[in-house]
Amino acid sequence: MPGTLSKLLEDLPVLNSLNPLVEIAAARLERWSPKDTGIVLAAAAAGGIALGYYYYSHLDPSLKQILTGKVDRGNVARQIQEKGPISQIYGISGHGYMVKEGRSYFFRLLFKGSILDKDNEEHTRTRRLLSSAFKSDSLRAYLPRMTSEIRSEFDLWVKMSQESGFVDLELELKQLALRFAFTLLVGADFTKDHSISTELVEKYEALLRGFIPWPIGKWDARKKSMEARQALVDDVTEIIRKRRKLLLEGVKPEFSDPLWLLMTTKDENGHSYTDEELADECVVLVIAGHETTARTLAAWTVELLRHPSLITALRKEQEDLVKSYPCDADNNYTNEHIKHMPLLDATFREIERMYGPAGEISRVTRNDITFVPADGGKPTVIKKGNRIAWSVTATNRDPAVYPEPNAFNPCRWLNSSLTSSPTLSKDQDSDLGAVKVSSFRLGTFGAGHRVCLGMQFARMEMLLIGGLMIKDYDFEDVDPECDLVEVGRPKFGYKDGIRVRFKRRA
Ligand code: HEM
Repeated sequence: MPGTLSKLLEDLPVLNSLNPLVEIAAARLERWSPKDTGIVLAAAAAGGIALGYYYYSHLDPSLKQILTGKVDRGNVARQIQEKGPISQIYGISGHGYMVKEGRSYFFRLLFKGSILDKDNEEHTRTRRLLSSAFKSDSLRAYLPRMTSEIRSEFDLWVKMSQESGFVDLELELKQLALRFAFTLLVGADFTKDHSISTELVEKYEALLRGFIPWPIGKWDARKKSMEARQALVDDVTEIIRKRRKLLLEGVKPEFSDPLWLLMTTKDENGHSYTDEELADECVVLVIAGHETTARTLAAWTVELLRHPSLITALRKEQEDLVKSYPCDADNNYTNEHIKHMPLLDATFREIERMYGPAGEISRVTRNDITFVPADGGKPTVIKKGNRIAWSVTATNRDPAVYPEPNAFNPCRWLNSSLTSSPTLSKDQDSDLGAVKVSSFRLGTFGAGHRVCLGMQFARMEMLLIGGLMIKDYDFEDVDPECDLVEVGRPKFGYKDGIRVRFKRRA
């Protein structure tokens, strides 16, 4: 037995340095006496460490991900593809279908009264009402406001970078997306009433803390989250009331934004939102659009830092663009510019494909569904009312659609074979974006009748931020050795942020 033990331990590389201890322990075990207890225990502990290491290095990659906190989307996609189109959730890779009825209680409360809490005709009606603010004509009108917000934030980044030697783009892009959402969707004005806007943001952050609470104190965090949500909705209701008063006084809005539009939109029966309903909806729009956009932009920055030659190509595209299309009177981009950035657009598509913020999307089945696998395997019955999780990660990295799915290759979007069928739902008429692919093949924004309502808004926002950043600013990694790996703990994102020197181009 001692011989077998030392042979097993010899095979484990980590124990090479402990071998002398093992040898002594093995020898002593053959001539056992109570005074050898210490050395045997030490050897047993060393053996335990070795076995732990051995199992760790042969561990299921998904479990390893959980232990290290690192995100490995390529592995998640491969696992799901190997398991087949439908597989049950076992809690580790978290994909396939799971048996759980309806939406969680917390989410129902959080999204109460909004589009996310509605089904069937009620959902269709709300969606029709909301979509008026996200059609291409409406989007075009938001460009001046968006540009002015971006420029103020970029100026701040240059200043911060001069003062501290760097700026953390992960943090700042989150701030920028937040500023966008608060300015355009809930009517905050950071340039005029900064402290009120900051107060709104603080309430929103308290609301978010209930989303992924620690198991201890979970209910308290959720209660506080709900209170913050109500406080935020009350504030937004007040903003809407003030705006209505201005409208009655005949004051024209300085900029167009979705909130102004939704205040006056009516459905086909002449119904419009009450102020409270609209406030509820707008807070949900902020939740749906803020983190998602910020995370996509952060992943975009990381890939650009990894591919400096891409920055050069994108810069050339922007320079050619301003030669071909004149800017507006304030030297800002117009809709024509946004429509003619194929490489930048392709770069964002590739980021969306590889790093979509939602790993899976859920639906509840309306009927029992019998799924028969194409390979003739055993049919699976999914009961009516079960929640199904569709894996966006696996869809977006399906090698049958995307050769070399784990390689970052924006040029695949310049290839006409991916332009097969439209990605827009009926209520989205935007002409943004050069490339179209079926949303069931690129699941980042969902698909079908619940496809992301803010998709074109988000894409315009990202193209505008990306275009202006590339055209007018230089940004370089402060620490080129840092490998910028995505982590899922203690936050979703990059462990040390994305630190860059940010300056205006000469
Ligand atoms: C990169 C940014 C974004 C991503 C990746 C994203 C992704 C998604 C996804 C995956 C869904 C679920 C779709 C489904 O169930 O099929 C969704 C729904 C939704 N998103 Fe987005 N989103 C983004 C930005 C935005 C923005 C900026 C807004 C609002 C201004 C927004 C508003 C919505 C709304 C209202 C829904 C619910 C639609 C419905 O239930 O009918 N999203 N989004």
